[in-house]
Amino acid sequence: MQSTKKLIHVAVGVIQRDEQIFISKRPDQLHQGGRWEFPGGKVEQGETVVAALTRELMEEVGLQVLDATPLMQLEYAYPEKTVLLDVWLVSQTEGLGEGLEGQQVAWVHFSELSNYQFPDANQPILDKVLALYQAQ
Ligand SMILES: Nc1nc2c([nH]c(=O)n2[C@H]2C[C@H](O)[C@@H](COP(=O)(O)OP(=O)(O)OP(=O)(O)O)O2)c(=O)[nH]1
Ligand SMILES: [Mg+2]
Repeated sequence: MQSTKKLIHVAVGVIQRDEQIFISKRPDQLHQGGRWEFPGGKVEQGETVVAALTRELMEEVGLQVLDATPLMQLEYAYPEKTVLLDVWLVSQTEGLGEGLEGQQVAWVHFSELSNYQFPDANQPILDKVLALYQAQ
């Protein structure tokens, strides 16, 4: 049967500083609440993905995006919604990185990422990030 659910386009930033990656914890009441995530959010109508990424990272964690390159796109069907994660590698930012919405945040060494629980959709992103560092 063809799905009639709409696809939610999400801009996601894998924010790196050398070997550290910035992650934040989704507030409990949100979809996938309590899981760690790469900061980001929904692309609004008429907005480019980079504009959405830049806006979300400033709003959520106070980081200004200075350089971002596309990393991967993946679609994932949760029972309640299907998301298109548009994932960018953000290799230059300005700011400390703080939980401006009251969420927990952390700079984590790439080798420690597997100790954090992410949404189920994120596994290919985690694999890709590890592969990037292992290739260096
Ligand atoms: N930001 C982010 N969202 C993710 C990740 N993995 C994953 O499945 N998602 C899902 C959870 C949500 O259903 C959706 C992102 O929505 P969101 O709640 O961050 O959207 P938003 O920041 O625009 O929030 P709002 O304005 O709707 O409150 O993508 C991830 O690593 N980062
Ligand atoms: Mg968000």
